[in-house]
Amino acid sequence: MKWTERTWKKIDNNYKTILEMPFVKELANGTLPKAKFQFYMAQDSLYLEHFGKALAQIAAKAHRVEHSLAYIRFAEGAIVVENALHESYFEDFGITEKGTIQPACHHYTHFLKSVAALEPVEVAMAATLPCFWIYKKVGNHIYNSETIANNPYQRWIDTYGGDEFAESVQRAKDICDHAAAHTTPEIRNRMSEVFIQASLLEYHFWEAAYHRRTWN
Ligand SMILES: Cc1ncc(CO)c(N)n1
Repeated sequence: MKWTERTWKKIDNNYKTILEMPFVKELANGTLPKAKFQFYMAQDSLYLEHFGKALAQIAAKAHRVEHSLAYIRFAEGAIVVENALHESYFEDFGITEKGTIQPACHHYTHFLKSVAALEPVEVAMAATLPCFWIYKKVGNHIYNSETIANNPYQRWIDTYGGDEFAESVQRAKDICDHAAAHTTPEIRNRMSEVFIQASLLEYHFWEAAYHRRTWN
């Protein structure tokens, strides 16, 4: 069994919990209060900047040139493409500035950056995989279950439920499987550990947005 398949089983419960979160349910049915979405968008925009840098660090450290190229593209995708969605939402929802980074976002981004800086590249690839994979699964879930017209959050749903993002996610999964197959059991175990940690941080990112949690 592939590393990705084996490791997903360890986070499947957490993923199912994410699907039941009020943030996700209300995003899907369009009832999510605007203030919660504004908080999420501003924090997520900050998240994507740091995520892009972690991806660029992985690109620099990858053992194979085609993997470097893939992570260079992921980094560009996070900073340019995904952030374009945020900028359009900034305009539509009257968000004037990103503000300061709040605890859940700070925790998650600094986790990703420290893993990318200090640990083997295979581990860093695994730590960034839930960002791709959970968003894809949540995006697909909403996209397929959705029935309401004129959802104010439709562009978010289309971005993560769409085919372009699906290609990146598949590529990231394939690279992680390749990395897991070509490394030591110790590093492979550490890959699973950070994958699980990142999936928990995905949960906390939405939880913090729903409650608009700040430092004080
Ligand atoms: C917190 C978070 N995780 C993953 C993604 C998808 O890249 C995102 N935009 N934000």
